[in-house]
Amino acid sequence: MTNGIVNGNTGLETQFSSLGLTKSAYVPPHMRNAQRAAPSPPPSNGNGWNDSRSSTPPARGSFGGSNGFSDRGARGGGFNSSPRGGGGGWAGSNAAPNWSSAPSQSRDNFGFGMWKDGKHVPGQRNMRTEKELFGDVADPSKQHTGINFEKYDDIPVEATGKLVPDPINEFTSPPLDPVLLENIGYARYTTPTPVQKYSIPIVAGGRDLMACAQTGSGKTGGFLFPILSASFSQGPRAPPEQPQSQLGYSRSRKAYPTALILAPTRELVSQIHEEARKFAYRSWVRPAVVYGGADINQQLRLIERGCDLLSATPGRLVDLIERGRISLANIKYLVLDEADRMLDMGFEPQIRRIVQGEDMPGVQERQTLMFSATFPRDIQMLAKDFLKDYVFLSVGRVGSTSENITQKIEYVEDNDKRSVLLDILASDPGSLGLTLVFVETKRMADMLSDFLMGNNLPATSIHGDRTQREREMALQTFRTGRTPIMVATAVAARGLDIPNVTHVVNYDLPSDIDDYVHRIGRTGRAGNTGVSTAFFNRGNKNIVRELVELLREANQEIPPWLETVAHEASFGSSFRGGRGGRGGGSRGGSRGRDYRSSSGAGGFGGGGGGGSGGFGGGSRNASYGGGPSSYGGGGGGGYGGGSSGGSWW
Ligand SMILES: Nc1ncnc2c1ncn2[C@@H]1O[C@H](COP(=O)(O)OP(=O)(O)OP(=O)(O)O)[C@@H](O)[C@H]1O
Repeated sequence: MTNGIVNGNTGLETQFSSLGLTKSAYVPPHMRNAQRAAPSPPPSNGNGWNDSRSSTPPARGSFGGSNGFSDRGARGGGFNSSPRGGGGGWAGSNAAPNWSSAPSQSRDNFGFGMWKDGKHVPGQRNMRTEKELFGDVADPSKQHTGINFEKYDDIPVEATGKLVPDPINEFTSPPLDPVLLENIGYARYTTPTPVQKYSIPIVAGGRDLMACAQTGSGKTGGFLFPILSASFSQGPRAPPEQPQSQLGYSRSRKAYPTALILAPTRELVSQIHEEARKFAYRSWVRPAVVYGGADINQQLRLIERGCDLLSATPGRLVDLIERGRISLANIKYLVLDEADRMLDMGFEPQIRRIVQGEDMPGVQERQTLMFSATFPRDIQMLAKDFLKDYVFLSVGRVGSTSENITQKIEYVEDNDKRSVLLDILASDPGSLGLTLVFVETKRMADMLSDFLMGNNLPATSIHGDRTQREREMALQTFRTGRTPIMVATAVAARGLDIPNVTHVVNYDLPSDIDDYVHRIGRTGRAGNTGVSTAFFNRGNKNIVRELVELLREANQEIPPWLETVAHEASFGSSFRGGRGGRGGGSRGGSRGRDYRSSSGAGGFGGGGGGGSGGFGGGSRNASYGGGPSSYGGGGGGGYGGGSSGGSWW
């Protein structure tokens, strides 16, 4: 031991106290005036970093007033009111040559194409639809590329597997279908991102793909472009033949999508659907979406108008399959977005059922594509059940974070978190950016957003106990800046692409480093820069080593005290307490790449790894002083367990 650190808890406690971090001397901004007035000794500032901050958080903008922005019980609009063109190609007769998605004659075909006599007949342009889908050049509701967009090309790419096709360098036709190319132009994408450069020829070559690329680097286009391009030029598939006896009413109303995209949250499938609508514009392909919590009849009505490319959450999809309204018999492309999440313990049984237990063509008859920013080794091994001879693509190290995100780690005791958050929110009053605050429990999300609103800060919250309407309303008011602060559970951690999120705060750090990667990835997207701040204290020891590794990899500043804690944690424990016992060594090991090219290393799943109890036990339940702002204590809707997919969804 060269640095005098003592192993074990006592050593860590000692270390914390020697760093001056044990005792909280922080004075909340809303208490400072009172303290000043009182004849008590001036507060000492133990943490040292907050002295210069303003003592009174000014209300942002003109939203002040206690009830101006409360969204509780707000009534949102319908879940999907986008105008959709006619379709229903699947409902036609098998034998008819033009059975595919020809718009019904009563509707205009502006914006909607059709497949006729074996040819793609693109629809005419519709300026209103174009504006809705693609926005104006300066439209703040659309993500615009940032100053670092070109730097994506500097990230090393590794594509492993047999006979990997060469990447493309530009959006051109060929290989892309001309209609898709036009839509890419309307979206103002000028250059493909690395994941798109590789995925387009890989998928066009008929290969399966497991793709890992950093958050915000264009994975959605990575699967939509090759699928839509091939669909546009090849046309629809006729629904499978069925015995005459089964061709009743229900048969005629059954949807037979050819592409299925599965993703973990309702908001994410909605977003993927909106992207699909954008890039399917003027084509014969009718995108559709289904997810839980929304009116199933409305979704059914929309499906009836066309369902060639379906984005779905697993639960609602199973429901519709059981009702006989969707068949997977025609699936040509299966996509698992956020694939590691879709295959972890919470979702895996449902995915297995959908992919292997229904009528979906087998792995040889379809193409399967998996995308995520993180892909732990054990999940990669599980994934191979669903893939054939696939290409493994990694843009940068698997699970790494973008250098576009400046990551800050602050030591904050639980009792001080609220005040520090107020300080952070107050320190940038001129900012027009949005701030996303992550907490671990639904109850905390409510409590914290109430607290912020009580301090005249326009906040909303999103979590699994809110109704779908409330969730959509929260997202909507956040996106539009009406409530520029959103407190969220992990339900908002993955995939969401919200322009102008300039700051992500991990008020509670997650216990799994991959969750941290996804959360901070809500900022710094499409070449834009962003900031993330994490509140760290001794309850977060379990991720400290991986956190330090991650920061180092992304060339971020590492506070010396964090290195010390990480060093001690290496001696104090030899395992990683990740969610669901994933285990399998550190990020530096085989976890950061194609597991097939690292056989024998480490041995996943064995040994450590938290085990079945998830992180619910242990430190999380410890009391941190029990003050009014203290969290934990097992409160309602905690993460606990780990095996069920988590109540925070
Ligand atoms: N080629 C491109 N040119 C310009 N912008 C692009 C391009 N591809 C994607 N984008 C934009 O980049 C943003 C991020 O893309 P996307 O949501 O697909 O990221 P992602 O890699 O799936 O992220 P996450 O891991 O968080 O799911 C989107 O706003 C998208 O419109």
